Amino acid sequence: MDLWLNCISKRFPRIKVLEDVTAEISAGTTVALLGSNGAGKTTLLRCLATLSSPDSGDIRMDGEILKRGRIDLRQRLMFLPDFPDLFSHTDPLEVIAMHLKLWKADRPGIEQRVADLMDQLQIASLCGVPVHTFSRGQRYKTALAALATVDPELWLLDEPFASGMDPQGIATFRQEGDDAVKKRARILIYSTQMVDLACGFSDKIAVISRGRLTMYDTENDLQRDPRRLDALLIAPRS
Ligand SMILES: Nc1ncnc2c1ncn2[C@@H]1O[C@H](COP(=O)(O)OP(=O)(O)OP(=O)(O)O)[C@@H](O)[C@H]1O
Repeated sequence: MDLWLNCISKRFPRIKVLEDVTAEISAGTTVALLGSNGAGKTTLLRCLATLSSPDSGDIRMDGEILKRGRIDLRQRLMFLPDFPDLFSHTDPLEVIAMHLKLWKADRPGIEQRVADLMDQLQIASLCGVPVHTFSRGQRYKTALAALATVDPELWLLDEPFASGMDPQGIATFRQEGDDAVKKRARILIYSTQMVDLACGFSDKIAVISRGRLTMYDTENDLQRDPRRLDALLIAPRS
């Protein structure tokens, strides 16, 4: 899949959050999305997930405009918010099964894949336990297991490194994300505040500042840009 963001702008009543955001992202790319608090990272991820609509501009998947009504295109992506909203009385296996059904992603051998993921994430013991009793990290791991099982072409995650997951969960996220991008040519876009982590886990670093998005190919490009500190520290203008 190739993804195009064409001049996306989005404003809320008091603030212009995104301004002519333009980018092209190819299959097999991990993008770390950086920006200060309130810069617009979640807003951009929500636009990509079709949970929010840009005021102007469009997002295209392989040339086709991505919007809420295009269920076929939406089935090619999944968004993990920083606090995943899961049906409270379901258990992890039911959560995963529901996602597989909604995304039409059931396939031979999926049971073993689910079992392996639950082992790696150390949530197998939570089978039969309703998610409303889970800790934040357990809830996030359950949603991550659903994402990795469905394995959409576009993975979108809001603050996975601040999700409450323990080191084993973070390591699983990195391994699964890496495999998805490198072995199956997925696109992975995640937001983070942690510049060092972003530099160590990305092919491109995208920085949102004052509504504008700048893409850096490498950590060196980011470090060389004299605007970087400004970009990472300053929130959008009202
Ligand atoms: N539904 C909304 N209504 C009004 N303002 C909103 C809404 N959603 C977001 N905003 C504003 O848009 C700006 C960008 O918010 P967003 O959540 O995208 O930032 P962020 O970069 O993800 O921040 P953080 O790092 O703190 O999570 C903020 O000023 C926020 O208050």
